[in-house]
Amino acid sequence: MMNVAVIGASGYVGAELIGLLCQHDKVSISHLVVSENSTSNGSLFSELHARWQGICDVPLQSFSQGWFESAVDTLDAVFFATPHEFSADWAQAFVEKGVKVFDLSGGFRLKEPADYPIYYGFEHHSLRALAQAQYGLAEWLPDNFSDTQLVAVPGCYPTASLLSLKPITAAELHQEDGLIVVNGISGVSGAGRKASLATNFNEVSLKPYNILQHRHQPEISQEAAAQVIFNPHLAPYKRGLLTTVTLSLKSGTTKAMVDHAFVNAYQDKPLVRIKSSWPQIDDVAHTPFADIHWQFDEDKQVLVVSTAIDNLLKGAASQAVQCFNASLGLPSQYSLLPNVVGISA
Ligand SMILES: NC(=O)C1=CN([C@@H]2O[C@H](COP(=O)(O)OP(=O)(O)OC[C@H]3O[C@@H](n4cnc5c(N)ncnc54)[C@H](OP(=O)(O)O)[C@@H]3O)[C@@H](O)[C@H]2O)C=CC1
Ligand SMILES: CC(=O)N[C@@H](CCC(=O)OP(=O)(O)O)C(=O)O
Repeated sequence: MMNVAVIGASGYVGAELIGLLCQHDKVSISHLVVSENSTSNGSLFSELHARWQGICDVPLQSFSQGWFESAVDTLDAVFFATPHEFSADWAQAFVEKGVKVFDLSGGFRLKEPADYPIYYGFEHHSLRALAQAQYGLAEWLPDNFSDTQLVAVPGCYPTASLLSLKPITAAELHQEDGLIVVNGISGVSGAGRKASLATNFNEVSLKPYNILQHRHQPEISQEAAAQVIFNPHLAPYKRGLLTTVTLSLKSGTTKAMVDHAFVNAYQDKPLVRIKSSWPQIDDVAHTPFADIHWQFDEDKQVLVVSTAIDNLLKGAASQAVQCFNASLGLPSQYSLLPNVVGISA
């Protein structure tokens, strides 16, 4: 049994994660933590997130140096569902005490420290931890993943974008220096629980934002090993995210080569579903699945790939559980899927 804490328990991602950890039989949740001055301190988790009443009626504690000192020796793993800078400041302290860290923020996703002031607005001071952080795109983990002490769980848009792109870039089918355009659309839960005018329901209309400067552009480029242009869009619905990637492939690439790249990548990955038609958000919202479909124009050598996910699950919480499972040597989908029913002959 792993004793775990979740920091950021009052937020949207933290709530989904706690819901999933409650149904994981290798996990004992020992602390649910909010910010030092949180108005939620002392409330029951289920008072804030009523879906979990009767499932997780645990009181929330506030984070402090004192809490860290009293709790750290009792923990095997800690999940950060907190602002990026908080994770960047605190993850290293847990790692140095031998606690595995799963960071769902962007605090450790970019490898280059100089990118943090540019894309995140702060200087990174945990350089030892940053150097050892392992990116956790669950279907593309390296063989030595279980050795890592600090997992940078990918961003929501990068998860969908990279699931589309990596089969192609890993097989080196893309045209080098060709334009790769990623269009993404997210529901409003992508912006978190805290109220703001920009995410007020009456204000949200489908529109692009942060064009050419979104922090996910360097993350997608880094992990795809190819420069992309990323165009995020905010849309007036709650949950789910869809990316559509357009790129040119090397001349001579055939449809069979493209199909093989995707099937080879995902045929043994139960949480990525290869679809026979374009994916849609309603099929993945509230699930840990990524649905993917592509079309290749052999004459023009142009490929379009679309992936739909739930931003709070495959884009955050359920992918963190996949990484946790992998770090324990469990199947990626452990505790995330009900019994799978097939048609027997
Ligand atoms: N929303 C999404 O779709 C996705 C979000 N993420 C990332 O996950 C993280 C959480 O996002 P989300 O749940 O949406 O955000 P929310 O705003 O909904 O929740 C943020 C949580 O962090 C806590 N918190 C805020 N400041 C501090 C602090 N200084 N110290 C400790 N805890 C703090 C809040 O506690 P309180 O307010 O009670 O003080 C709250 O529990 C972010 O890094 C985000 O980028 C990743 C992928 C997808
Ligand atoms: C709709 C919306 O605002 N989405 C957020 C992305 C989701 C998120 O919280 O970011 P990470 O995945 O990097 O953690 C944004 O564009 O900043």
